[in-house]
Amino acid sequence: MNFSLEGKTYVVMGVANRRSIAWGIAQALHNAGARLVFTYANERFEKPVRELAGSLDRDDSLFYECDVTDDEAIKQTFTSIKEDVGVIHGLAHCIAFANRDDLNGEFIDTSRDGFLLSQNISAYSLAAVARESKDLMTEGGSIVTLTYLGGERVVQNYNVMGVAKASLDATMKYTANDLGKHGIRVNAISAGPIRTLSAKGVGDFNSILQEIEERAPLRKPVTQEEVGDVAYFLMSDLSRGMTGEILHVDSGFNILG
Ligand SMILES: CCCCCCc1ccc(Oc2ccc(Oc3cccc(O)n3)cc2)c(O)c1
Repeated sequence: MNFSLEGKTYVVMGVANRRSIAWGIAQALHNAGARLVFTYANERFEKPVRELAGSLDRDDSLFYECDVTDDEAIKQTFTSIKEDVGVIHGLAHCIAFANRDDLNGEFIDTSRDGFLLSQNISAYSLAAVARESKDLMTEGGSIVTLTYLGGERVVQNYNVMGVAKASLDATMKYTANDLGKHGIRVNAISAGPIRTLSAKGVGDFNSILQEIEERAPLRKPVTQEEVGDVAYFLMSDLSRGMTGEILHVDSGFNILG
């Protein structure tokens, strides 16, 4: 069995800049031989994504805007990808958002709108994207999403995003159950804290990063490349026996009390 991704195409949703975990995933899939299709939330991200993809030594990447709060936009995006590419072999969903005000202080002060916005973008979007992309995975497929420990247990300041990630984790499992019969696997990577554009929005991020370096079994922070390598595993046939799983790529931090 060959674990190269040569001749395979993957959609990577959510590259914002070179620090994005999504970019670490894109690089790992590229290095394994994959062709990449990128989607980005709005035109603000088009230039950086095209520039990053331009640094890869191939010229067949494709780019589509996709606002995951708009079902018609998601439908249109995957209709276009189907027209341009035909078959895809997997998808990395690296999308989440919550209002900054809801990422520190008291969780119970979260507004109803803020709560629903984070659920909409960070959890429901996985189900919507899976629904609209499944028909392109005619040779089977693998969907990977990004979650965080704060959805499994309380992590100070993570607040509304923790509730959204709990919802994402269950969304991943129910989606895995629906798509297994179509040969499509759905898993999550629970990444340790990594200094990304998104991480800037979470209160007291630095103290969590310090705690990882001091207490995590591997005593070191996690990198985008390490997450990318596990995404490659989940996209490849090496993980063909797995679906509905959450793999922690966090230097072992999650095993601590
Ligand atoms: C206190 C917890 C520290 C570790 C947090 C690790 C982490 C870092 C970034 C994560 O991804 C997001 C994505 C969007 C997000 O919402 C944002 C980000 C920036 C600005 C803003 O207005 N909202 C917050 C975190 C994430 O889910 C988890």
